Amino acid sequence: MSEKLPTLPELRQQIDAIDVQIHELINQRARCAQTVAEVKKAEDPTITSFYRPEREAQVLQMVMQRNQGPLAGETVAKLFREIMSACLALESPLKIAFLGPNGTFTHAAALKHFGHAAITRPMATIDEVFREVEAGSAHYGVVPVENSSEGVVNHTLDCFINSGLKIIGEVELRIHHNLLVAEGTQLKNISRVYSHQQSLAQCRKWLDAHFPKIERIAVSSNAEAARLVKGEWHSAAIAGETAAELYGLKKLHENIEDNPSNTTRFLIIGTESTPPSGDDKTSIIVAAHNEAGALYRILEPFYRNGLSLTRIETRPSQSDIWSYVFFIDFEGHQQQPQVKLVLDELHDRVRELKNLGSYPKAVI
Ligand SMILES: O=C(O)C(=O)C[C@]1(C(=O)O)C=C[C@@H](O)C=C1
Repeated sequence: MSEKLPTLPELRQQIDAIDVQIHELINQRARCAQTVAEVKKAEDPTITSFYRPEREAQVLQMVMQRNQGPLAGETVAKLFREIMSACLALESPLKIAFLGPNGTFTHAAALKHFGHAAITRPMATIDEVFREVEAGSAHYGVVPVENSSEGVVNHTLDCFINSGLKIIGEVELRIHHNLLVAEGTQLKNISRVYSHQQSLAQCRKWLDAHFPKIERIAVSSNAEAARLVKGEWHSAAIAGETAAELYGLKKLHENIEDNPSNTTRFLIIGTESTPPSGDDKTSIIVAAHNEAGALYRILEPFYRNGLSLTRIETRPSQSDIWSYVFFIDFEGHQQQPQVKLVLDELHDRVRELKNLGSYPKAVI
């Protein structure tokens, strides 16, 4: 005989009792964070940011490790992400500049990394994001750096060549596109679709198969596409979840991208160095000597000291014609002995070395 299931009112009573406990514990945690702020202020009366990227990464790593389900580790980590964001806002809210406008994937990346309690401000260009942080008008900035199908965002790399800012974190975002329309728009009336040209390209096969005849119009961003269709009953936009929410649009089709593993990586930029979290990366820029074997001499110390490279990019140096700089990301933190050793050796082997900082690997 099967066991009798509890009734719906009984289950809801259980849920109410559990919610009371969760609620009390969240506020207990928030009071703790308030005291943390007092301790930090006592240690440094001039403190402007209470954010601790390495500690947040550790909290999220612990959540993922101890999770037993039925909720997925990433789902629970996202809940803790928001709890920490709210706790930090009690200490002092963070101001975050990102490559706008509101509703872009960079906006989604900023919210994924800092949670919804952060104050996010859209900037018109990547340079402006750097300038806001350099001027102290924003605590941190968020900029795109590479996409799994489109490649590197050259402008972001070039900004690092001339800036004194550090990389303090990274975010990875699966890029999911949706076909969005305003409330009341009917499928049969759609005659045009707006999106950023990259997104139109990323959904080309899907559009060819489902809407071969509608006009495809490239605009400055997906968020701009979403804004436009808000007032047009014969148009659709291709954009992400954040833009759909922002402009109150209806999703006619979800996940219409041709490559479902399409991912963009974003960098968090700031002014301070980040202590080790236990699972970190370091990014450097090196200008090689113009001689045979120059790249080999740069890479050899990494191999000898067992440090894995996660990325290497070449960009024209902005000072000399026909000379190049390498952007190198590798595993490890600059406070680790092998990393220090490799950085010391590299100094003697290259024309210039700029350390962009060590930061926790993306956890969620
Ligand atoms: O541990 C700290 O330093 C805190 O300020 C607490 C806390 C948290 O809520 O866990 C909040 C903000 C920081 O960015 C890191 C962690």
